[in-house]
Amino acid sequence: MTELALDIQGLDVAIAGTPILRKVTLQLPQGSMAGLIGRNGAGKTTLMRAVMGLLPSRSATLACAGESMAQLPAHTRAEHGISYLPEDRRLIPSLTVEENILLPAWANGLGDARRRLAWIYELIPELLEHRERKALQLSGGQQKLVALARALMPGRKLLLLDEPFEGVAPVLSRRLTEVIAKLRTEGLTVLLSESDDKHSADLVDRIFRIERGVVRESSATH
Ligand SMILES: Nc1ncnc2c1ncn2[C@@H]1O[C@H](COP(=O)(O)OP(=O)(O)OP(=O)(O)O)[C@@H](O)[C@H]1O
Repeated sequence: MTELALDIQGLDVAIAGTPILRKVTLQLPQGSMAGLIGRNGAGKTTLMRAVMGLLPSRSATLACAGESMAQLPAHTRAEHGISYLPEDRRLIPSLTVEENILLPAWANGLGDARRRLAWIYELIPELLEHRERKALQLSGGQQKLVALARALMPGRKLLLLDEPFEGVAPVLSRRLTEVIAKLRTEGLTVLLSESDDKHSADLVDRIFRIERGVVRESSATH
């Protein structure tokens, strides 16, 4: 049996006493690409933040690549190859593109940052042209690519992409789709959220629908 890159069983999250996620079960085999589809407020961000340990949660199982994450503090999860691209880009505007990409490596003391950076530039060559520019000088879509590159620095196994296409112009959306599709051939497991299937339909091999904090798997897209 293929090892699960992500194994969530019976996950509950409540914020200020209000249940937001209810008994979520979601399993991703290694190398799969899945969509998490639901309207605004359905709980997509909350689910990703709970996996990253950024919110208190309760679960029967919360494991990545066979290792339980439930007790691990958020800042150590990156060391386990899990990474999260938040919906807002949160780049540091005064740092260069390259410095932004390297930031998680500095923060987590990743020893192979230069090798990883070379791999990222191979994957997204246009970033090499912009490497010395300040993040703030790029367009919103270009910044999204930088934020994805930054997530790829620690994201060796599992990437959680929160609405990566939101607010991105069509040309850059197509480019983003190409880059995300390539990640799969690199063996990464990806969960990406979207409010509908517009961009994810062509990318994913399984779809999870989320509605008012309840997740169910729907049939495969292809
Ligand atoms: N800090 C918070 N305090 C109170 N309620 C919250 C908080 N964070 C999220 N919620 C509520 O949890 C629910 C899920 O929010 P979440 O951000 O996960 O949804 P989403 O599917 O990612 O939608 P969006 O695309 O709008 O971000 C919403 O009803 C939201 O109001």
